Amino acid sequence: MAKDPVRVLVTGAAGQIGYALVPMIARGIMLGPDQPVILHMLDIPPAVESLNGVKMELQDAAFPLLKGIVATTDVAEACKDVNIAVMVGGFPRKEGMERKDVMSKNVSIYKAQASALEQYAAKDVKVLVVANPANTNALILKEFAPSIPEKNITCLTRLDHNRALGQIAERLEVPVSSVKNVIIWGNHSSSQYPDVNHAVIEGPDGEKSVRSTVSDDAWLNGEFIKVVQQRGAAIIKARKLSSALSAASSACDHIRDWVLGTPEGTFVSMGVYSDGSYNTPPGIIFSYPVICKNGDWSIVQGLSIDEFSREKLVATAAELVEEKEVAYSCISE
Ligand SMILES: NC(=O)C1=CN([C@@H]2O[C@H](COP(=O)(O)OP(=O)(O)OC[C@H]3O[C@@H](n4cnc5c(N)ncnc54)[C@H](O)[C@@H]3O)[C@@H](O)[C@H]2O)C=CC1
Ligand SMILES: O=C([O-])CC(=O)C(=O)O
Repeated sequence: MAKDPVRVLVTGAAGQIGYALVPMIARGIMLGPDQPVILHMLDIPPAVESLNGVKMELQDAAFPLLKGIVATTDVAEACKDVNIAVMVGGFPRKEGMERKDVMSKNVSIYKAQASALEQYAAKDVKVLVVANPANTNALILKEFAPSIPEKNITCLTRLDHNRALGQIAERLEVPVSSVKNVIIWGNHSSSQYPDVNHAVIEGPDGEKSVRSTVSDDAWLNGEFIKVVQQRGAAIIKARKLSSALSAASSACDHIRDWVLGTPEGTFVSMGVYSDGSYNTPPGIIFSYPVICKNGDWSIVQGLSIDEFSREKLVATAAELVEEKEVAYSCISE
């Protein structure tokens, strides 16, 4: 029997990530090749013509799984009954700006959209915040949508995770699909800590540790970390626009794994509401290693954290605590 359609909201749908993301959703890349979808696309009035153009193109592409399109500038209409919400809308970082610079512009957007989701979305809506500062926008959304379970509000660090997999694969000249269990800890910012201490490469003779196979601690503790932390800025420098196709693809990976589960023995990185695991401060949205099963994520527990890693975790957590304070000061202004 055919499945009922799932309603997926994409905010900022007329923007560059939106333009890459909506066809992926309509093709079944996010929720599977047998899952019909109804796309809800929200943008703001200055983008309405462009949004309608995206709607026309979706019709023209004749996606078999796409059972309906809602394209609107009305937040309530956009949020109505949605099961998945991918929050991409916002003000993007420009060359030379830190993610913090875009904070005040985005905090007010996320406060308003939290209320709309709370009022109009399905009660068990799963929310993924992509727009920067992603962790703190997700925190604001959580605070202003108290009836949405806090486990249902997450932010995207899967792009950083995938970037780390890509760097290791390139260095070892192995397919990226054979590398797994890297971890992005903390903030989706240049303070994030890409950790390979538990990462492995799958080969014909079983799993091998990434650290011992790379066998170059100076690179793993230096250049590798820096490249992953700075990859967003490098893309902006190269394209004069921030990452879009990789962000869209990683957003699909995030939701797909959350809804359909992570493969046995594999963990991925997600920004989730901190419960104090690994001695990180509670009350912030922090990226952890997680596994997903039956539509729920759980933080992988019991991984060893060496002194080098501990310092990096403390630093990225401190940045998030500070961002939280700045965000709250923007709200009260
Ligand atoms: N977490 C991550 O890994 C990544 C996050 N990003 C972030 O994603 C966001 C989107 O990036 P792009 O698509 O490149 O930007 P963009 O500027 O091309 O698109 C943003 C869209 O959001 C719309 N928008 C603005 N305010 C809105 C509101 N209140 N409600 C609905 N829509 C609204 C704009 O009109 C625009 O169409 C940015 O914040 C960017 O920094 C980008 C790459 C990776
Ligand atoms: O760096 C940016 O502003 C865009 C982004 O979040 C990324 O590419 O990771």
